[in-house]
Amino acid sequence: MVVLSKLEHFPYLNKNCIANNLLYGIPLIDLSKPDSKQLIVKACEDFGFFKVINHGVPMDFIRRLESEAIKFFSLPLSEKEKAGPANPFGYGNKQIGENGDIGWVEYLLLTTNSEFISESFKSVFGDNPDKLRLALNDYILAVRKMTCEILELMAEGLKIQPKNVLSKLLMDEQSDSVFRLNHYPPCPELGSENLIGFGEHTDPQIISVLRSNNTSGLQISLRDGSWISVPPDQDSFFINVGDSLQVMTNRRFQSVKHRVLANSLKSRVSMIYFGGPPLCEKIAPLPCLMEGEESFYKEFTWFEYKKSAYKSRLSDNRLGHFEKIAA
Ligand SMILES: C=C1C[C@]23C[C@@]1(O)CC[C@H]2[C@@]12CC[C@H](O)[C@@](C)(C(=O)O1)[C@H]2[C@@H]3C(=O)O
Ligand SMILES: O=C(O)CCC(=O)C(=O)O
Ligand SMILES: [Fe+2]
Repeated sequence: MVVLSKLEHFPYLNKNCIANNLLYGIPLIDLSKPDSKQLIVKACEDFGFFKVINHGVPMDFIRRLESEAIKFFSLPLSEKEKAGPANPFGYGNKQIGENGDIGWVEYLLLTTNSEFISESFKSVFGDNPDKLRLALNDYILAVRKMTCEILELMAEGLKIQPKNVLSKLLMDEQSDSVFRLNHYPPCPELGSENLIGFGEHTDPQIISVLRSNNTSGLQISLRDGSWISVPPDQDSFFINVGDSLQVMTNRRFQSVKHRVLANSLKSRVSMIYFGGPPLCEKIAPLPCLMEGEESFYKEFTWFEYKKSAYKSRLSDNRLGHFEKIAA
C-alpha cells in the first residue's frame, strides 16, 4: 500500500523501475512519447534531474568522441599538460577551478567556440590534430540540438510562449556554453572507502547534459538531503537543472546537487555539455511564470553570476548572494 501511494507521485517510474524495485529511481523521459513535456516538468520540479532515451543523437558521434577522449587521456602526462593548465579552459588534473577544490579526476574544459578548440589543442594532437576537434564538433552540435528540443518541450510543459524562450539562449551566437571531458582513473587502494572524484556542487548554467561510459560514480542529492547513486547507462543522457534555470523559474525548478565518487576498479569517462546564455543576458524569472509572485532574486546578468561563481568553492551555495531574502 505504501509503495503504491508513493508511486502515484512519481508517474515517470516505469514498469522496469517497479520490477527492479527502483522506487527512488531516476525519472526516465522517452523523447519519442507525447507525454514527455509534462514528465519533464514533473522531473524538474521533483528532482532537477532526469534520464533521456530515444534522444536522436547518433551513437557513432558518441562512440567516436569517447574513443578520441580515451586516446587523449592515455597520452603521457607531459603531452596532456601542453593543453594546460585549465584557467579555466584547457587540461586540468586533480585541481578543479581556481579556489582550492581537488578531485580524483583529470579533464579537458573547452568553450564551445570551435576556433578556440583548434588553436589551443593543435600542439597536443600533433600527428592528427583534426580527429578530436571533429569528433567534438559533431557531438556538441548534435547534443545542442537535442538539448534545445528538451528546452522546447519544457517550455510547452510549462505553458510558456514562445516555445523557444529558453532554447534561443543556447542557439545564440554569443551563447556562453562550455564542454567538459572528465576522466576518473580507477583507484585500487580505495577498498571500501569513498574517494571524491568531483565534489558536490550545482552547475551554474541553464542546463547540463551528461553522458558517461558504463562506470558508476555519479550521485544526486534528493530534496531530503540524501544521496542516491545514478546507475550508469552509456546509451542515454542525464539532464541537470542548473542554477540559472532555477532563477528563470523562480524556484519552481531547483538545480540539482550532484557529485562523483571514484571507482576502485574501472575508469569513468564522462562528457558534459553545459548550456549557458550570452554573457549580457539578464537572468530573471520568466514573467509568464510569475502570476503576481515576487521574484526571489535580485537582478543580475549571466556575466555577473559567472564572475561570482568562478570565485566560489565547488560546494558553495552560489545563488545565495543573489537572493532577495536568504533561502
Ligand atoms: C570550483 C569551481 C569549478 C567551477 C568553477 C568553480 O569556481 C565553481 C563552479 C564550478 C563549475 C561546476 C560545473 C562545471 O563543471 C564548471 C565548468 C562550471 O561552469 O562551474 C565548473 C567550474 C570549473 O571547473 O572551472
Ligand atoms: O563527470 C561527471 O560525471 C560529472 C561531472 C560534473 O558534475 C561536472 O563536470 O560539472
Ligand atoms: Fe556538475
